[in-house]
Amino acid sequence: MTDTYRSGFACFVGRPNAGKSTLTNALVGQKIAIASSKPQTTRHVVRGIVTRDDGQLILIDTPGLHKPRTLLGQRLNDLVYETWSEVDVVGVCLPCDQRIGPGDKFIIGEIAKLEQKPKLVALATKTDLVSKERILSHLVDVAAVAEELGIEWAEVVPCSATEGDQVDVVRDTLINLLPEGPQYYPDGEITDEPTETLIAELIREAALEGVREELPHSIAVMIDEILPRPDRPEDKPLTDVFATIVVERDSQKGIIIGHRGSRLREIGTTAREQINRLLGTRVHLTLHVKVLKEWQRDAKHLNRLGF
Ligand SMILES: Nc1nc2c(ncn2[C@@H]2O[C@H](COP(=O)(O)OP(=O)(O)OP(=O)(O)O)[C@@H](O)[C@H]2O)c(=O)[nH]1
Repeated sequence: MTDTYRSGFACFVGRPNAGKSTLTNALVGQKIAIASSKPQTTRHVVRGIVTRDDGQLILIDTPGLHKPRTLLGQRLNDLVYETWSEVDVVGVCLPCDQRIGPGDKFIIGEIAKLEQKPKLVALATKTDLVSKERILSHLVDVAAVAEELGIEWAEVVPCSATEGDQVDVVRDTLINLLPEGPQYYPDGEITDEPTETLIAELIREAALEGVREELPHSIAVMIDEILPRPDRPEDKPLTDVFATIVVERDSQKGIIIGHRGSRLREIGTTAREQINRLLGTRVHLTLHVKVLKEWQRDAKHLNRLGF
């Protein structure tokens, strides 16, 4: 044990579905970032905070890079580059069950080009899905990529976030790479995202479930109101949440609502359970669906939706 206190910021990068959100959750020990089986659902900058006696790690969840076809795409990409230059460490998630491809190399190359470069850690994620031999050959590929791109991995850690395997090593590794610094956040702080944003993300996650072909980026959620229901017994509080699911087209509205409202009811049930857990009280959730044509291209709409 040394008395050095280390603190700073880290974020994870990697292709869609690489396991970034799941690893963030595993490190923090509580669901904060939104994990989903659909690619590219993480859009908001959500911070998870790990506080220990020897340091504090602040995890920032960034959206993935993609072709900037809309104003939203552009803003998201700017945010990504900005985040990369601001953090101390970037964990590059390279899932063991997939070969390292041009997409991975592109991301690593972009970080390597930054003037203000973070330290790079390679995280060979999802080790539980493959054999020991495959993990080894994957680690060889990971080392080869560094050579090819002229970068250096500060560390390489194989891990499985779902099995909790080596998650403690990832945590130690990241904290050890942070500079000496103060404890930025008080003990017990898990995220500084406002509750509203977390609730909106939970609803959005539920709305995306089962929508296979549609682009996830066509859905946004606005929280209209969160109100404690008056006249409730103290031991049985109830919170009313009113939210609007925003889509771009009438056809998408139909998909969200479903046959006689069946899908919207399902979304409501799933989201409500999650919000119950987040708020720790029973929740009554009222959802509306609204078409805002071309919201992704319109600066006024983007600002209102918090981008
Ligand atoms: N078997 C296994 N599955 C995992 C592991 N980590 C994540 N997954 C699964 O992989 C899928 C994607 O995980 P996410 O954490 O949402 O991935 P992400 O990189 O944040 O994805 P985007 O938000 O799309 O960029 C989910 O279905 C996870 O349950 C792991 O260690 N083992």
